[in-house]
Amino acid sequence: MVSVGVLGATGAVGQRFVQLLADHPYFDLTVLTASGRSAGKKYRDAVNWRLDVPLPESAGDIIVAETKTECLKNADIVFSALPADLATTIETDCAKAGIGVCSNASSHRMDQDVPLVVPEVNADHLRMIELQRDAGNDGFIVTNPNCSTIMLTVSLAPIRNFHFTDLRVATMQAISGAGFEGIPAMSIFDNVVPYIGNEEEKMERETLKIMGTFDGSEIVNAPFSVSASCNRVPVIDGHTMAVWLDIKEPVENVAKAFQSWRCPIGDLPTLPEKSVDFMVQQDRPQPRLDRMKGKGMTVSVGRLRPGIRYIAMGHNTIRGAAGASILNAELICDRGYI
Ligand SMILES: NC(=O)C1=CN([C@@H]2O[C@H](COP(=O)(O)OP(=O)(O)OC[C@H]3O[C@@H](n4cnc5c(N)ncnc54)[C@H](OP(=O)(O)O)[C@@H]3O)[C@@H](O)[C@H]2O)C=CC1
Ligand SMILES: N[C@@H](CC(=O)OP(=O)(O)O)C(=O)O
Repeated sequence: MVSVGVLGATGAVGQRFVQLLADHPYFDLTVLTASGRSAGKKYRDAVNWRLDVPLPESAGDIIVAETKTECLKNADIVFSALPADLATTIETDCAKAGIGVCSNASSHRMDQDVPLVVPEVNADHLRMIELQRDAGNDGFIVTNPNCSTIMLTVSLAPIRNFHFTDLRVATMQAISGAGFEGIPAMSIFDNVVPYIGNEEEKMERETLKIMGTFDGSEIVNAPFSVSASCNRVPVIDGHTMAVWLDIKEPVENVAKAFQSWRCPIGDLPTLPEKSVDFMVQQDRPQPRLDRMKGKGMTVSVGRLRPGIRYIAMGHNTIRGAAGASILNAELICDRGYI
């Protein structure tokens, strides 16, 4: 078993990590960290557990540690669910100390030697770990993208071989994406907020890196433009998005590509049977009905129309956050980097 820890284990994403790592076939959860407010307490006493599944018993007994490399000596891999400003230094320190970091935070996503990985799309970018090792790190940092970028890029995997130059996307993002204390009920109830700080910029730049090519020394960005418009809507979990692509092929060919696509990587515990579920019902996907497909790891695609236009939707704190990092870590083990 690989010994793992979670940094920021008491937060919205941290709790998802703890839930998904209980009884994991590869990973043994041994360390949980948070702020000085929580350190020294048993996890069950430190955390305000807000998931609709019980807190795993074994995790409840772990004493929360401070978020310092000295406290992580026994971990082979740490999953980072820290606020981005804190993650920058601690993740670098961990990599230097020989620990593998699978990060959900945005701090290092665009670093030149850090892979930004969605296994179904760019598993080969994991080779960038070798650049970090050449630079003297015994450990590494591997990041997963922003939650909306993940849904978008997974939905593009089956149709990426069609020619297009212009991608436009408008999101309808769940409130859990802003964290537990993120957005007051008075702001979001009976409302739509057409602004999420930095989200549009992240979707635009991260998509080009993920869909780009790693030539052995650097990423060459994908050759299309991305224009995003991001909105917060009163949904608890599940980011939905409308996508427009200037694909000139008949819509029937695009539908066939969605239907016949098979994920190019082998079996991994968190990889769902279907990474993309192509739906033909005229009013799907919907977050309440479709977000838990594939244990929260499936991206549902539907309403395919000429243009090309479609809707994509997936669970933002599972597929879009903790589940994505864990899937990356499984791939890292599978490819022999641990
Ligand atoms: N929510 C989501 O859907 C997504 C979030 N992310 C990213 O994941 C990260 C975590 O987000 P989220 O879970 O929503 O955040 P939360 O605010 O819910 O959780 C923050 C965590 O960091 C800990 N923390 C806060 N201050 C410190 C400190 N000074 N030292 C050490 N630990 C500290 C908190 O511990 P304590 O309880 O002790 O304060 C808590 O465990 C962010 O980078 C976010 O951008 C990414 C994708 C989706
Ligand atoms: N901004 C996302 C959540 C998030 O924290 O994204 P990032 O990992 O890029 O910081 C949302 O609001 O839904």
